[in-house]
Amino acid sequence: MGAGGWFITFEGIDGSGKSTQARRLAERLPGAVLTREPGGSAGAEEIRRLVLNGETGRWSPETELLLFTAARRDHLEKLIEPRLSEGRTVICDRFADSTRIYQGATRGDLRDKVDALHALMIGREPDLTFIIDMDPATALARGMAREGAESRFESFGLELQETVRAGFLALAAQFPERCVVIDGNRDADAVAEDIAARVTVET
Ligand SMILES: Nc1ncnc2c1ncn2[C@@H]1O[C@H](COP(=O)(O)OP(=O)(O)OP(=O)(O)O)[C@@H](O)[C@H]1O
Ligand SMILES: Cc1cn([C@H]2C[C@H](O)[C@@H](COP(=O)(O)O)O2)c(=O)[nH]c1=O
Repeated sequence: MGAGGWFITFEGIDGSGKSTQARRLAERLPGAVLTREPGGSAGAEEIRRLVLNGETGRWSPETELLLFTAARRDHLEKLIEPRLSEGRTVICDRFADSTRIYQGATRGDLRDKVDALHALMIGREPDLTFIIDMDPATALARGMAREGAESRFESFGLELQETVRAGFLALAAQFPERCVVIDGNRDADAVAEDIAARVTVET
């Protein structure tokens, strides 16, 4: 470990088990800070509500990208960088890779703008990223089974889940130095053991 703490992110399609596994890893690492995006700071949580709870189609793809980036900048300033500076491990449920896939490639091709904004306003990359990969239909069914989740998941069709999955796998190949693909088609205990073993090796 270098001067700061380790920054570990979880990525993957909706319902793949990111939140479950981020929480389980945090429980194993003393002093680790568990956070999420969009959100994680008071301002970013406000933006989360604006983006995720508003009516569909309210924001253009470009405005949505700016909102996610603004939320991340606030989260980075208020929580991520200060905790890393204290030498603490920060575990984040989604980060910039989600923007690369969702804003970069699902509502037109905004990849150049995503990269430019990231370089200008964020800069930070994770030390380690777990991409929980799994069958989109199973992930969708898991998500739908969650209490209160039905209306949100109705807007995420299988086709979008397939596109996002392919995007994350391509990203893992693009950043092999920090990305580890984890098979999420297993029970949560088996996935958690796999992840914990990789953290011991990686850190
Ligand atoms: N390995 C697993 N096997 C079966 N069910 C699981 C597994 N992991 C998580 N779940 C359940 O699936 C649902 C989605 O899990 P979770 O919230 O962790 O996924 P997520 O990737 O964070 O979803 P989202 O991106 O939509 O927030 C939850 O009800 C959770 O309890
Ligand atoms: C960080 C981030 C997230 N999203 C999308 C992906 C999901 O559909 C929601 C977040 O929901 P979760 O239950 O908290 O996983 O937001 C996005 O489009 N772009 C991003 O940068």
